[in-house]
Amino acid sequence: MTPLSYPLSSATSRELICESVFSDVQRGYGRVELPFGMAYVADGASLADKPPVACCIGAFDGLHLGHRDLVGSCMSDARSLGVLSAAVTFDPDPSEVLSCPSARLLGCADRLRGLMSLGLDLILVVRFDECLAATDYRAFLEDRLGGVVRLCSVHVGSNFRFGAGGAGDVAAISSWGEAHGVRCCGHDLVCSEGLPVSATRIRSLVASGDIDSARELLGRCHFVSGVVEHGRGQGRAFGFPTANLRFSPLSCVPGAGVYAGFFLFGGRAWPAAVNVGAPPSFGGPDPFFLEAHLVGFEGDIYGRSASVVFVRWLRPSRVFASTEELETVVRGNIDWVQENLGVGLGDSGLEVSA
Ligand SMILES: Cc1cc2nc3c(=O)[nH]c(=O)nc-3n(C[C@H](O)[C@H](O)[C@H](O)COP(=O)(O)O)c2cc1C
Ligand SMILES: Nc1ncnc2c1ncn2[C@@H]1O[C@H](COP(=O)(O)OP(=O)(O)OP(=O)(O)O)[C@@H](O)[C@H]1O
Repeated sequence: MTPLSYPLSSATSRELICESVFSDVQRGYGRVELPFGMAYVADGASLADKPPVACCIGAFDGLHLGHRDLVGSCMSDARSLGVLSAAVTFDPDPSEVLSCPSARLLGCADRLRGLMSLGLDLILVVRFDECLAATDYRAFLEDRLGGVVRLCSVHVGSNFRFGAGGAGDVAAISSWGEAHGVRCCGHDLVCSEGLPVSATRIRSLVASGDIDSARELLGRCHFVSGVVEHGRGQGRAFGFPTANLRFSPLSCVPGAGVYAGFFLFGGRAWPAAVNVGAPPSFGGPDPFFLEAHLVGFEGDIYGRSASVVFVRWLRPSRVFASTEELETVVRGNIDWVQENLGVGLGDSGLEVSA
């Protein structure tokens, strides 16, 4: 088991948790229905009279370092122009309509919350369907976005393309912008180890269990949200009851193995020893299985919405020769979590603003 160079203090734990699950949203947002989706309008901003905006566009799955850099550039441009900052995103994620649905780093609600935590004035969530997929990028910019805001600048990554046939790339948007008084900025991609940071790359790191590398590219720990459901009930007899999390089949769940992390529900976080994948001692592989022992928690949380934040990979799952061996090894994992992630959290978990 790789040692952590630190046991975490409660301040560090709070930071890891807050930045991962975006619990530091500073502004309130009102919801406004649009003909093509939904707008989330921050306190102090308004959609009345088609406000001038600087906007960035993308699916933003994961809100990784590249996405955040792009949003940051858009927000500073908005500030210097004295206009509102806006992110334009899509629900469902375009890949769910255009190609085979694949795992998502963030569900739509978490992605929205993440965008809110960055402090944007407007978040426009565009309903993505076959009709939108067939819409020309100029019609999208002029009729859909142009129907609710006045575009001053459009910020995208240099690799971005959208609209029917993917025709709306940086060159195409720029020449459309020149004719319409809209500045198009195609930003260099944020890279790590010589390769662009991308949601695709991070999904593959998570799937292989490399949550340390995923964390570097995300700028936060990866987490998975779901609802607590009943398991076989055997864990209690072993001395470590577990909360089983049911999550969307589209969630990007780390590869099978044992992890250290935090378990969040009802505005509190507990250090947790987490097992992903059906326990091999009790059945075949099942990628859609995630259970966590919450260190220091006792109680019934069936049916509660919860999130698991992944901090450290501990070991591969394995078959145990006996119940005693299983208990000893898992107890060792739980002790590690308590010593390394449980510092200063007291016995009622860490309060985290919802
Ligand atoms: C931190 C942790 C690590 C675990 N590691 C393994 C493992 O390596 N192999 C295994 O077969 N089961 C493993 N288990 C699963 C236990 O066998 C499982 O929790 C137990 O069977 C209870 O399941 P139940 O809650 O569905 O009753 C682990 C459980 C936890 C909480
Ligand atoms: N590394 C990056 N640096 C800067 N901008 C980026 C980076 N990656 C993506 N973007 C931009 O962020 C916006 C959202 O991109 P998108 O949702 O396609 O992200 P992605 O990480 O490339 O996703 P995927 O890997 O699923 O294709 C786009 O304008 C895109 O060009």
